Amino acid sequence: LAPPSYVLPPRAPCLVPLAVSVALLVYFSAVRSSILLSSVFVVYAAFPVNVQLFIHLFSCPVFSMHVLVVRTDVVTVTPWLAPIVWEGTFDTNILDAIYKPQNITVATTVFAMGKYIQFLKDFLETAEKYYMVGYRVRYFIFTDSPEEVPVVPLGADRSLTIITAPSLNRWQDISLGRMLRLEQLIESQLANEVEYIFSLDVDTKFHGHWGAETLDSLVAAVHHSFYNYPRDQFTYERRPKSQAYIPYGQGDYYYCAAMVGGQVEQVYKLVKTCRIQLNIDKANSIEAVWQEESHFNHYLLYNKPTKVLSPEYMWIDLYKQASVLKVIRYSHVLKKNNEVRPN
Ligand SMILES: CC(=O)N[C@H]1[C@@H](OP(=O)(O)OP(=O)(O)OC[C@H]2O[C@@H](n3ccc(=O)[nH]c3=O)[C@H](O)[C@@H]2O)O[C@H](CO)[C@H](O)[C@@H]1O
Ligand SMILES: [Mn+2]
Repeated sequence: LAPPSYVLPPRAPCLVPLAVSVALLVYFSAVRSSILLSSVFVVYAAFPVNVQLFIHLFSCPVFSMHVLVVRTDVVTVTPWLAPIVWEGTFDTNILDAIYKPQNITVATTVFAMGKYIQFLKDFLETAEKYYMVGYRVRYFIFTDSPEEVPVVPLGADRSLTIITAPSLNRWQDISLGRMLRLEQLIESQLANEVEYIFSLDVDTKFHGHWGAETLDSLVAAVHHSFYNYPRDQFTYERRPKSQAYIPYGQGDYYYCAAMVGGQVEQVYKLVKTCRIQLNIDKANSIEAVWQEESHFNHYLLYNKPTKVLSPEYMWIDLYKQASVLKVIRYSHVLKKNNEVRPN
């Protein structure tokens, strides 16, 4: 694979020589009234200008083929220099050439408690089509009804393990309880067996490529409802009594806890910290406004993600496709909360 050759974006044609030529042309023909001089100058001046324009106009497409500066409509890097992943900012062939030889395993945990088991079939079927295709994936399904786990044919090098766990009476406890379960799973078996881990919501489907461009030390996805809002409108926890407290005026992005991902040691640190903070809140009789998502956002404010996924990776079917999204890769399905949640 040929590496990119240029690190600068295409330059706009420079109009200064053209402007100087026109000014001299006007000077010789109008002010000096010398047709001969002005004619000679036109021939002389036209040459470098044309050459210059020729170079600029014809080199632009050539430059564009080599650099990936094709997104000027979105921000593609955080203020701490982590990439923000959008369509058009990466080359799958180059990334696969880097990651495939590393022979990595990506653990993928999904919770399907109570009635949420109904979402699992679509989740798995679409994941098999789009998610980390060509990589070794180990799904871990936490459920209270193992007999209802659908049989979905898996690709080569992909496996599925069912972990039976009791459901809880409140959806909030199920959702936040994922932090403890993840911590225990990493401690008991994943720490030395996998390189990367993603924990994903089950009420979702994949619609497009989700591959090696999402791999990094600590990865978080921008929430579909807040990617175009100023930070003071984020639904961070605003009560100082909670461990998840983020004061107004602070914060980077509002990240969605429907995806927690990265290298296994980093994810372990994150889930363990969030679990401890959730327990402190519980002891203090306070529950953060968006449970583990509030604690997740608090953690990421002080432990910056090394890669941020754009809302292409965290959409919701409720919204029509925004123009900045060239592709929707993963999206929440519409659900009637009162019909699927236990409370
Ligand atoms: C899109 C989005 O913003 N998602 C977040 C949001 O609401 P959501 O409406 O997406 O939360 P949710 O109801 O999908 O619950 C999160 C996840 O917990 C699991 N589950 C939940 C209930 C249940 O009865 N059975 C079950 O298995 C399941 O894997 C589900 O996907 O707020 C939650 C806060 O707690 C989480 O941060 C979600 O990630
Ligand atoms: Mn969800």
